[in-house]
Amino acid sequence: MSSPSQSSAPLVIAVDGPAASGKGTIAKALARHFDLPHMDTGLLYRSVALSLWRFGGDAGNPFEAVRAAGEIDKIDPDDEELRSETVGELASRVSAYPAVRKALFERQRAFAAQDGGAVLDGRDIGTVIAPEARAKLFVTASPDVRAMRRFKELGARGVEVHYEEVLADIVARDARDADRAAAPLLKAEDADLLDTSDLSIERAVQRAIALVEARLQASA
Ligand SMILES: Nc1ncnc2c1ncn2[C@@H]1O[C@H](COP(=O)(O)OP(=O)(O)O)[C@@H](O)[C@H]1O
Ligand SMILES: Nc1ccn([C@@H]2O[C@H](COP(=O)(O)OP(=O)(O)O)[C@@H](O)[C@H]2O)c(=O)n1
Repeated sequence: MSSPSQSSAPLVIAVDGPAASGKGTIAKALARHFDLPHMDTGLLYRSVALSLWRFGGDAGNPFEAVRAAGEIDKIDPDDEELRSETVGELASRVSAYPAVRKALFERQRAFAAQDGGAVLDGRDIGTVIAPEARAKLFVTASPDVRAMRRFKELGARGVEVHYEEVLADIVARDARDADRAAAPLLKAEDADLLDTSDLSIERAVQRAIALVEARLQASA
């Protein structure tokens, strides 16, 4: 059924999924295609982790993690260390604290609520940050495919690491992100599932655009 209020609402696209599923690649491509600004929300949690690490804070102490969340503007978004596996792992530990998630909420919410619409990728965009999003994708791929992608990505950056270590890290991070009480990694009920295990980047992006367009037509 058509709904004018839905069709005139700004286009917000939520892209969620586990580590190295390709959600960032897809979110950036959707932002280009629909001419929307993009936010990689994982970078916020990675910035908390790096900030905590740099001031020698204890990841087991939620108060220190919240303090680090107040310092993230001091982190350079192009800092190579942000993309490291160590920081990714630490990010998944600090992101389990509700107070850390609360400290980062407004920034993400404001980005999602801006006038012209937006694309955000993360773990809880479709469920918590932008439940009103007109299109939601839950991007996934098998753990071994994701580990191989991350392994190649790290190799291309000159980081020496074993495939088995990357796989173990991804499996552990998936479990921590999915099992936590605060905003767990979860497919929103109204999200479209996009399994990219057997899709090239090009095919995955085409499929994502088609899914979003179908949602827009359905709500027009
Ligand atoms: N469909 C795909 N096929 C092959 N490689 C991919 C695909 N999607 C993403 N990649 C690569 O996998 C790595 C992780 O992708 P990324 O989009 O950063 O994942 P995420 O944001 O989910 O962590 C990157 O090196 C990216 O180029
Ligand atoms: N919206 C989000 C985004 C990331 N995160 C956390 O931050 C960690 C790093 O996120 P990321 O998206 O940069 O990680 P990758 O999927 O790129 O490996 C995740 O493992 C989550 O624990 C989150 O809790 N909520």
